Amino acid sequence: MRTSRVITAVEAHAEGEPGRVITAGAPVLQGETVFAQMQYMQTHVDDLRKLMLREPRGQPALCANLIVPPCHPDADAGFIIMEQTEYPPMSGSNTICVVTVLLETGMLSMVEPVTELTLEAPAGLIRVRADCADGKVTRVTFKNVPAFAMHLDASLEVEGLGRVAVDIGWGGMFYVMSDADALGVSLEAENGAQIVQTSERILAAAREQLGVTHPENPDITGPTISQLFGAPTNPDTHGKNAVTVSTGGFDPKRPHALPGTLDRSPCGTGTCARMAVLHKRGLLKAGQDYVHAGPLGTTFTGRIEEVTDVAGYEAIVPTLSGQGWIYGTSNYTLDPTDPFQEGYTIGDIWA
Ligand SMILES: O=C(O)[C@H]1NCC[C@@H]1O
Repeated sequence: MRTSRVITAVEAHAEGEPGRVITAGAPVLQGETVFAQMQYMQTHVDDLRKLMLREPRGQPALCANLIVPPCHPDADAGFIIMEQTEYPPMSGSNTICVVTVLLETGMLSMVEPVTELTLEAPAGLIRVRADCADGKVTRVTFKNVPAFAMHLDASLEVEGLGRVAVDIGWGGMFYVMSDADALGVSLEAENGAQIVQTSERILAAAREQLGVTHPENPDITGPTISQLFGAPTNPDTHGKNAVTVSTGGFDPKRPHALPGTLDRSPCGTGTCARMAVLHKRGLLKAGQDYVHAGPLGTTFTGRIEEVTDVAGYEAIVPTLSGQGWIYGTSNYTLDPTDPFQEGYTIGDIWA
């Protein structure tokens, strides 16, 4: 077997959302912070993201994470998140996958019944509490970066939909959020194609008409991801959502192509952004649990720990919890004569 690279990964999912965790085979990254290293990856060595997420090693609904040594002295490990069209500064499902892999493989020591650790995500330091029993991580709870709303009830002109009211908020990624009922879109998973097409049209319009920049980091712009929200369908939950992760974005020339995939989980950063909006509207208070269901019916539980301020925006400091499961280990190779050195996408299931 000939190979120019060997990449070792542990395959995991968090409440259904796959987040491959790359543990070896990474390029040498430059940068004094994990955020700077993420930017270096994006501009200099984006081939690893493409190789892992595209075919034949990946699939449209896959996310990946690269474990890196932390730059911050308080952190136990760093990680860089890779999705189909971006390097998000933070991600809930991916954080849960990373913590589960670090502890269940022994890369970091597990202490039962509770392991406390700190991760350096590109967005900053993330304090984590992992409940552990018999060598298994049974729940991951992390304190996210502060979340806040930047626009409430803004009006967008959306191709094929007309005027749509949206909220734009930050929860570690910038979300454009709209009410599924008002759009006449059912959030049932079997309606996934319509959810994805509607969401990506709204995202394209929001990027054009309501672009935002993080008030404390001008290198973070958005929105980059869309969320439709709705009333709970299960009495044990407080809300339901469907988040669409772009795989290429809405293309007016191919209006029926699937431009993204549903987040299989209830979306951690999306839940935090939604909680920030609910708090701003006076509908969610500090200390209240917010149980959010995703398209598979699985849940993440968010909670507002405190209220703060981010450059003049009223913000919440949320915790989020959920569970992750490992489902395999992989060694990926790359034959130097393989014509697809960065993998490939093709227009049947990819935008
Ligand atoms: O849980 C989250 O925050 C996310 N899941 C995939 C897309 C987002 O990064």
